[in-house]
Amino acid sequence: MIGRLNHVAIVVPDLAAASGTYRDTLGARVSAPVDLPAHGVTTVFVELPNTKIELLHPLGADSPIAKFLEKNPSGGIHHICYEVEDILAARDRLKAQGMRVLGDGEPKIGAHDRPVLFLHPKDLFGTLVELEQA
Ligand SMILES: CC[C@@H](C(=O)O)C(=O)SCCNC(=O)CCNC(=O)[C@H](O)C(C)(C)COP(=O)(O)OP(=O)(O)OC[C@H]1O[C@@H](n2cnc3c(N)ncnc32)[C@H](O)[C@@H]1OP(=O)(O)O
Ligand SMILES: [Co+2]
Repeated sequence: MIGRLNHVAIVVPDLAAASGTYRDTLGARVSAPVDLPAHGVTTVFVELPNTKIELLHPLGADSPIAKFLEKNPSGGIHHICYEVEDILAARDRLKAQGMRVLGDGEPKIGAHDRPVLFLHPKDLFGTLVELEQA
């Protein structure tokens, strides 16, 4: 059911500094920052030949990544994102197998203007997983 690895997300304490490190030190192609208030994050995407790195920083008072950054003040890997062909079919299949879909269970439009959902890290070996409809 899951397809390509769409991105690996890293929460960072300073988005400008992290963007600079990926661009200037690691020599990667780095996007401009984009605020996504519906998700409570600001994102920067690092384009790699085979996947992407999503640099994340909290946006607003209720950011879902605020606690993670408090616990990991230097930053850390936050989630991985797999592509699926049909996100509602994937959600229903996973829920039927007992997996917890986060939020209200309805997909939101993600950073690539496609529907996304999150699965509880305790159900996937300590890793928060995002599904994005391809
Ligand atoms: C830009 C849009 C989109 C895209 O298109 O790419 C994005 O990527 S948005 C990214 C941000 N959005 C989200 O993360 C939404 C889903 N997340 C959540 O609903 C919550 O963050 C959470 C996963 C339910 C965690 O809630 P929180 O309140 O922060 O923490 P808890 O203390 O309740 O955590 C419970 C338990 O889970 C462990 N945990 C928390 N976060 C992670 C994580 N990222 N990876 C692994 N484990 C995680 C946490 O440590 C707790 O464990 P215990 O201490 O053992 O209880
Ligand atoms: Co993501």
